[in-house]
Amino acid sequence: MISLLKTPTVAVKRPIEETVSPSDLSKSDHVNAPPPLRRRNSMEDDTMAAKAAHFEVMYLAMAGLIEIVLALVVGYGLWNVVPVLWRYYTFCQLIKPFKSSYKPHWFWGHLRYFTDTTSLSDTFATMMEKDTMKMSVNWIAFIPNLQAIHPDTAAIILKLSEPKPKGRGQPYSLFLPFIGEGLVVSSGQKWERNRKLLTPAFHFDVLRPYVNIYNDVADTLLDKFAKQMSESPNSIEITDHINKATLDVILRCSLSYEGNIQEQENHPYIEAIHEITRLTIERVRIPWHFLSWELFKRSANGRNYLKHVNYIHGFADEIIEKRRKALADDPSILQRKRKLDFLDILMTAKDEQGAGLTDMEIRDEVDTFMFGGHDTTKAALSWAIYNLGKYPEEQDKLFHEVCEVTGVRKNIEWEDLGKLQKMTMFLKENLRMYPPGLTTSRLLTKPLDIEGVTIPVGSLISVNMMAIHYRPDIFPNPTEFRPDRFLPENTENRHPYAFLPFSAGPRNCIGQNFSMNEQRVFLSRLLKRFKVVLDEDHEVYPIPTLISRPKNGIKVWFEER
Ligand code: HEM
Repeated sequence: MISLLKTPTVAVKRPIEETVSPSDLSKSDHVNAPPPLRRRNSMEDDTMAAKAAHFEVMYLAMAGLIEIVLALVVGYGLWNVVPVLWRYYTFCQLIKPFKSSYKPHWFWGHLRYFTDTTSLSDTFATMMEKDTMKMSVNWIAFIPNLQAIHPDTAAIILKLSEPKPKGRGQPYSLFLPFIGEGLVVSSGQKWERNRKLLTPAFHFDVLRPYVNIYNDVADTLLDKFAKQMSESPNSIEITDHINKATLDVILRCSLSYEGNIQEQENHPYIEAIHEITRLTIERVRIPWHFLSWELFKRSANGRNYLKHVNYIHGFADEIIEKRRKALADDPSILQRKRKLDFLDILMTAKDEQGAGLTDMEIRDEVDTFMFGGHDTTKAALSWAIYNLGKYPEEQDKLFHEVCEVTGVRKNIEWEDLGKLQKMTMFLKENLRMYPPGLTTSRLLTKPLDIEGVTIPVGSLISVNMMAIHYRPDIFPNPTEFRPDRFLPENTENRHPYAFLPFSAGPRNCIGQNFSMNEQRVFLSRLLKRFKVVLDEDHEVYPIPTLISRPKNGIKVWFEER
């Protein structure tokens, strides 16, 4: 290496027409003692000159080519980037009237207020004391997120039939690899047709027998709590237990799958759902993974994510295939069933043209119910148990109501649900303070006039449900837990778009009755058996992830009544 570097130094010292013989190069001391030289003839000179001229032309041609390519690249870049920057600039000018009074950080924007070290409720309560307007801009670093923070503007947006934003770097793109074009993500005619086909799956005739499933699942859950309390004097972290229970419910109701998942420590389905949720959050944290599915799926996290998604898809595919075969062998099988599950309804649903859902569409919908239905209900139930412990006087009221409605009967029945009015108010107030879904967004395909400003086509516009729930002009003293807010006399004059845990308008939650029934049964069964005592030493507050969830989980003691 050293001799190679030294060689040119020697060559420079030689006259230009001198050359080195190959045998000289092999000598080890050629650096210090230059080899004997030979004179070139005139033919060799001509060849050298021709080569030099040729190289010069080549060099000039290459340089010219590189300049042209560079000019094209820069031109193409400017052609694409300048309009984007211009649109960004004009959009920022346009939305100036909606400036939030909550000052954004120069780099992080409003993200700095949404960390896991501060309570989401406190942040919203402080923010909504200042932000009294109907629209506001929430800066996600340099990206302005225009959002409705008042029922009037929320109603305008939620009544639109605009699509969910699911392009590159847009929020709903995160769910595509898992739930595909299921109901939450799909738009236009596909969404319209499938919403119509799926609505009968949530008719009360279908929901009624599910009450037995909720009771069965509650039995297992409460026995687990009782066992754990008898084994240790420590308080119990409940969110993992509730998670398994809500997944058990949705697997039984949608696929009639009875895999005793609550009793297993590491059921692969539970692990897969847990990992998919965790890795989706990880994906959001790395901007280039969020922006590019291609990059994410090649990363270690992406490969892990795909492994779990493939498991969940395979799980549903297998059940769908078996069910298709059973139906083909005996089409009368459904008439003899006491209870239809979601899969039965999805497989037999037909539109006006007599066309049904494809196997892929059925799988997307089953996975959508699974994903949209269990984590949200888990969060709602976990906060409800927390609030039972935090407000013992409310707990007493609910206990007496459940006893009045059900007497000595252990199980909750369909007919009881409508009579549990205090329970319903309690659950609503719980969802107001801790709504699992914080926002929903739409992509404008037509300009939208809102609060005197015309928002252009292609803009993303959101409704911040939690911000609306913390408006003191609609819910006075919003950080106080007061189920009485939902007494009929207190709601009759309230704006219909003021309470939005399930969103509203055509894209509202199709599973809201399913979930409310499940919550009523679980809470009633829990209250009839146990008194809930909150572990006050365990710090708990809501933080934002895909849905809002309790930081550090929730810890309580269950005392047998
Ligand atoms: C406490 C429980 C629940 C909450 C708070 C909740 C909340 C929501 C919200 C806010 C939306 C609108 C989403 C958006 O616009 O992006 C929604 C949509 C949806 N939810 Fe729920 N949900 C719950 C339970 C369930 C359950 C149990 C199911 C199914 C069994 C379900 C299925 C769906 C579906 C399919 C959609 C999409 C509807 C459409 O766009 O047509 N949800 N939910």
